[in-house]
Amino acid sequence: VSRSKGLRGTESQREPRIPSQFSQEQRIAMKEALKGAIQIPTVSFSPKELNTTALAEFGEYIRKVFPTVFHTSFIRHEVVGNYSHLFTIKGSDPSMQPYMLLAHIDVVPAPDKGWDVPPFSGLERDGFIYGRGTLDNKNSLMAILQALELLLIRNYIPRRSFFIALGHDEEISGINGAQKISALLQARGVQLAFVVDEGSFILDGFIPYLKKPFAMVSVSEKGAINLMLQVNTTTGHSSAPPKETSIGILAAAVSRLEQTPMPNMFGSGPLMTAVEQLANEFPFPTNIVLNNLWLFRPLVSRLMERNYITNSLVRTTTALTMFNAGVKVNVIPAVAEAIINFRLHPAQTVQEVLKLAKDIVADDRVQFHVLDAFDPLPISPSDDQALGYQLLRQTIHSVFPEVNIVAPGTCIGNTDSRHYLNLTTGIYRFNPIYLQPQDFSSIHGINEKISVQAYETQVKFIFEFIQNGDTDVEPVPHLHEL
Ligand SMILES: CCCCCCCCCCCCCCCCCC(=O)N[C@@H](Cc1ccccc1)C(=O)O
Ligand SMILES: [Zn+2]
Ligand SMILES: [Zn+2]
Repeated sequence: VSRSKGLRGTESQREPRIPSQFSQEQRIAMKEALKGAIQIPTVSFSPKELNTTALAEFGEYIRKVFPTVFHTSFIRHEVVGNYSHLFTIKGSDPSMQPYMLLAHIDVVPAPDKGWDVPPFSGLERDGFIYGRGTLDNKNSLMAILQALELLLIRNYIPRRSFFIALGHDEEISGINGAQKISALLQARGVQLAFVVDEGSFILDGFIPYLKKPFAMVSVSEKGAINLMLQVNTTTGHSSAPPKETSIGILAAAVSRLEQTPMPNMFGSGPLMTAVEQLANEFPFPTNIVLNNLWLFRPLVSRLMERNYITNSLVRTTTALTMFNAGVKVNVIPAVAEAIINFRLHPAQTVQEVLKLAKDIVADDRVQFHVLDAFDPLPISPSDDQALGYQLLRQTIHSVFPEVNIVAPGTCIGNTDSRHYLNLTTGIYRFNPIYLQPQDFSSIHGINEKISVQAYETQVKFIFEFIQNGDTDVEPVPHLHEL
């Protein structure tokens, strides 16, 4: 097992550590606080349709549940963009560069259909709290504030300053929440040592033959393009149709895109580092194959394509998400439109993917309109000197001693953290929670839930992480434990 102990603390200068043990009463209060948060339907339906009543109520709720956070002299609280929240926790040592913890308040819609319990009930069943937001992302939000509240009531004073930013519109791009908070901090001249956001987990059962879970800390995230394809033809009576209609031309174009995957880019980026680190965790002969990628790269790259999640890691994905045409059963429609959502592999750019898409469509009658697009995020450092990565690693090993591997990865979705590029080069996406493939399907799906024990562990993780952030750090050599 390779375990880099990238950080070393200077014990003499530290305050005594506060143990992450919570009373029975505190444990009940923390789970009830999460249930209350789930019950507030802070749904982002679309960029123009947010539940602003619920967002305002949520602001009142956190004031009520975390009174010490709101009444501590060294914590400044500000509301940004009407519903987002920024907390500045001033540490005692101004020479230490601050960091930032992120989470978001809003959730995606959740129609009741298919759920075992109503999605905004926050009901507890068989040790699980159910509801929209229990994994994405009220768990993080509540755990951050809960851990801070518990530290404060035990008279904790941080040495290193940090920020907590809670965006209210992550699910619809973050431009009124995270983006405004980022601009505000930039105007104040703030530079951050690192940022920690949602976007990855301790993954369990995602890779065939890999029996043990491993922690994936995402050091990059895929880019995205929302592309509208439009075909305009002449309209007319359906009794004498032309050979090709706008619908037919567009359908053929989107079908070509779906049937022609973007190139497999396996062989570059954080995924290679992860595969190298995981190789010895596989049984024979997979371990041999993964340890000899110089020879078996084509084989591994093909195997990665077989599963839709690992496939999303090796290439730019193409998802046909909207299709619209026609107004009446007997009218040839003049216009047909489709939306394609591409998620860009870190080794490709928006321009490259658009060029590939044009070549695949290869039909001048199909117009391309880019609705929005951004390149993949830069890769944050994960070496022994990378403070944010090493603090996460250290805390993962102490809170989850059974997890041997902490590996860098790429987040396949997008997060609010992309708005903080101007403040730091260290952006890490990690939720200290075990995730299995069925849990992954519940995010934005049905029966999203978190076990009470997993939530308590998340609070404990942040409680430990904040204290670890106070350590004086100096790089230490990479150690190999055999
Ligand atoms: C070595 C092999 C590892 C196997 C990897 C398995 C990966 C499974 C991890 C799943 C984690 C996915 C978490 C994604 C969080 C993304 C948050 C989100 O849903 N964002 C939305 C909204 C959005 C935000 C900002 C801009 C655009 C959209 C999204 O659509 O991405
Ligand atoms: Zn989220
Ligand atoms: Zn989400």
